[in-house]
Amino acid sequence: MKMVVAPAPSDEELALALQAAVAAPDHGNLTPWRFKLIRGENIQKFADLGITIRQRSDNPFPEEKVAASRQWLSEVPLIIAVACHIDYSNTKIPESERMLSAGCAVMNMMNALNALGYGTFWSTGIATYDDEFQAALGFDSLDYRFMGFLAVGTPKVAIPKKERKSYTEFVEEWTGK
Ligand SMILES: Cc1cc2nc3c(=O)[nH]c(=O)nc-3n(C[C@H](O)[C@H](O)[C@H](O)COP(=O)(O)O)c2cc1C
Repeated sequence: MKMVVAPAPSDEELALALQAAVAAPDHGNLTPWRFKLIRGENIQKFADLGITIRQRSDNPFPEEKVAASRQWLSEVPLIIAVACHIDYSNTKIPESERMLSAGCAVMNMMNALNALGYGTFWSTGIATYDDEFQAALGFDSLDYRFMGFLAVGTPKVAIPKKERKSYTEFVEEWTGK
């Protein structure tokens, strides 16, 4: 649910969701997930930073996309920026597994927030893949893989029921033949 508004989860609810994140499967106990909480007036700073960097890039947004992004973020009460930490001291667990683990942590957190009645939206938009943006959020690209940000809040409208593909399209029996 992209369109979320105040109220954000309480500190107690947020603590529950963040603790759920830490229960993600984690090969080698590397705890690769990292989160930055961005709230209140800092969301405006986040929007300004991301949009400024995006507009300086070789792929700037058209003006209406700038306005739409600003409008969206002006209503979001909580952003959780997410990253995977690369611990170079461990050479056994491949980066792909660390990224998967961090992704599982994010999903655990989303499930917990959704169960508490909040809406969440995982985005890699605006300036997510720009080094300067990542570094400004505290996730320099040498030590972290920035994975985007979650918008969290109360759904602005009732979450519509969405038709999903049948799982049978993605499952088959393996018999060893
Ligand atoms: C890592 C990741 C990044 C995403 N980035 C975007 C994005 O930048 N913009 C977007 O519209 N959806 C993005 N999505 C998809 C949305 O989070 C969401 O899954 C999609 O809108 C479908 O909604 P649903 O999950 O409720 O079916 C991303 C999903 C993932 C897992």
